[in-house]
Amino acid sequence: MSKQGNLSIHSENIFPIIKKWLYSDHDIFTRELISNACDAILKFKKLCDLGEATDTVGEPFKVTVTVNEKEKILVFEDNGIGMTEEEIEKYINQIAFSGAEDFLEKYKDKMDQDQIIGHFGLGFYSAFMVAGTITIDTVSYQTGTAVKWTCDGGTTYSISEGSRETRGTTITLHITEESKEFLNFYTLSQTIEKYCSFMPLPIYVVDACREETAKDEPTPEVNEEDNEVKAPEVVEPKPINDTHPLYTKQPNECSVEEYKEFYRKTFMDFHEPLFWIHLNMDYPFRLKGILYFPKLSHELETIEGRIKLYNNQVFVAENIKEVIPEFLLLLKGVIDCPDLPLNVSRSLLQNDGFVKKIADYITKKVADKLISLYKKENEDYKKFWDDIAPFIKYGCLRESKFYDKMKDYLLFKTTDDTYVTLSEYLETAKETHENKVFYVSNKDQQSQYITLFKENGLSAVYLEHSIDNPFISHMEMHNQGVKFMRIDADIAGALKGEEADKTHEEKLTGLFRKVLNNEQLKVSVENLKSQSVPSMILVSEESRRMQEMMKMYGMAGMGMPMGQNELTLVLNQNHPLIDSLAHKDLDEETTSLLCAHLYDLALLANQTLSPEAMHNFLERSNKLLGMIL
Ligand SMILES: Nc1ncnc2c1ncn2[C@@H]1O[C@H](COP(=O)(O)OP(=O)(O)OP(=O)(O)O)[C@@H](O)[C@H]1O
Repeated sequence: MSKQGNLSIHSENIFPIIKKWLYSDHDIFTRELISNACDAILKFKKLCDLGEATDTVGEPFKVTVTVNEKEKILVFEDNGIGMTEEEIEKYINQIAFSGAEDFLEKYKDKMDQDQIIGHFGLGFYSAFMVAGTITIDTVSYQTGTAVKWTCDGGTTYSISEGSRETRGTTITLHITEESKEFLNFYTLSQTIEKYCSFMPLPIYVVDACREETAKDEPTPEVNEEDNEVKAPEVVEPKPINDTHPLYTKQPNECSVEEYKEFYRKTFMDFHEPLFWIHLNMDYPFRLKGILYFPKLSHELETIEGRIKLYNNQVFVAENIKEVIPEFLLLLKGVIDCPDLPLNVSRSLLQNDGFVKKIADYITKKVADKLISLYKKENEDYKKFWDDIAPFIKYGCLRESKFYDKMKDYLLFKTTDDTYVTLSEYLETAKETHENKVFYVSNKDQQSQYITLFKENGLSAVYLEHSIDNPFISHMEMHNQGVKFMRIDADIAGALKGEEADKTHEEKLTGLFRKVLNNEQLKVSVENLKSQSVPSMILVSEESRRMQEMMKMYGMAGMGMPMGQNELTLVLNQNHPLIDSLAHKDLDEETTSLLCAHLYDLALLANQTLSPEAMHNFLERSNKLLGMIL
């Protein structure tokens, strides 16, 4: 037996689902009603262009939202195409039947499909999330007579004669008690700004109660002296939105000031952005937008990016990870992509390969811009580097494609205050410390080592940000043979003179081990060029990194604590104190004082002393001072 039939839906069951669950955010009803109003106007304009309708009203096209807190109503008004009774029956009474789709189908060869926002035929019903009763009072361009539709949120409606006089539609929402927040003028304005700030037609938000109060105010008095009536200042109402946002223009039509102004207005950020990227493509998908690099603060945690996503000037959502690669979320910007595969609620995307392509495109564009800046405006690139470095490094860690493009344009700030690429650094280091990059992780703590480096014509690079730890490992992984060493981890060739004379190393090791009561102490005699440093501490790079990693993962204390064994005491055979220790037979007290003090001084230049060590150090220092006299 075979049979065919139509599935049917019981509106009393499906209606509550649409009202409650279709849209995640209740405030979305503003976007839905305003986009319907814009659609209605755009459709009418199209018909006028095609000669199928005439604008007999002649007033500027606009959408007005009026809030009346006293009467608990919101009114959405447009002077668009309007609806006939049949159209109400068709598009409003039939849930999920879109007049927008119908219109597009009819005029598919004559208009750009993206001009119309509606798609699914459900948006209007989102208004029942906040309203009990809704009325539509509408005059179609075709009939000129008003039709009124009323529904209290149940599954029945009534249609009667309306009272609207001119073409267009007035939709009145009687706001429920739970949603009364939308009756607040500021909340409403903010919501509309959020969703509609770039919609293509002017939108006005009016506070009916305030207008009324203004009307009731006494008429201005005559100023006796000059016999003049002071007219009240007339404030021209301004639309809440920008119908031609900057990103819709061609990049060569936009001035620097306009970019900055757009940034200020859109993100309410009064710090100047460093620079920006104007995205503009038509193929293989359409995408426009501007991405701004904000001036970053130094800790990654405090960077708060915002990328707003639009679909044909209608706000979709913020910081959508599928479209915008995660590392780019540190930027601020707007992206408008009419080809986004949106689902009904529009805040979610139907995740498919296409979305990934958009993300790849954006990543590529950002890298291209940075590279062009490096090549064409190298001085600026260097100037911005400190600010953009955390963002770029984060991008390199997260996206291998981004790293591949950027790898030759990553800069390192040196202790000579210059900015160099890795290959430039390695080139200069060839003679003295081939394939080793010395870095400073804390300028203050490692200042002694920096001085030593400078005295010997060497330079190290600053890698002080929290992102630098993983970044260093990443760089080592991708640059075979290159080793990053903290400035106190090893002695660079240029610090050393000729081969050290190790004949006294054993004696000196013995002396220090005995005085410090540490049989494991590692001592190395070196021939340092500098004569001002008798002793210094080197910290094993591997153990230190291991230690830091454990700390990061909250495992400190589980492994061996960073003991004295990870340290090597370097003694400079060129220094008279070390020379005396090696060659003379000093008495026990002098030897003990010297060894303990040289060790503490070396430690002090590297790290802070423990309270006990500090106490001993101070006591000994005072004793030594006393010996001068
Ligand atoms: N202000 C209006 N003026 C004229 N027609 C309207 C207006 N509001 C709604 N309509 C008609 O009602 C239809 C249904 O609207 P609804 O918002 O439910 O869906 P949609 O806009 O077509 O699609 P979507 O669910 O994607 O928003 C519209 O397509 C349009 O034909």
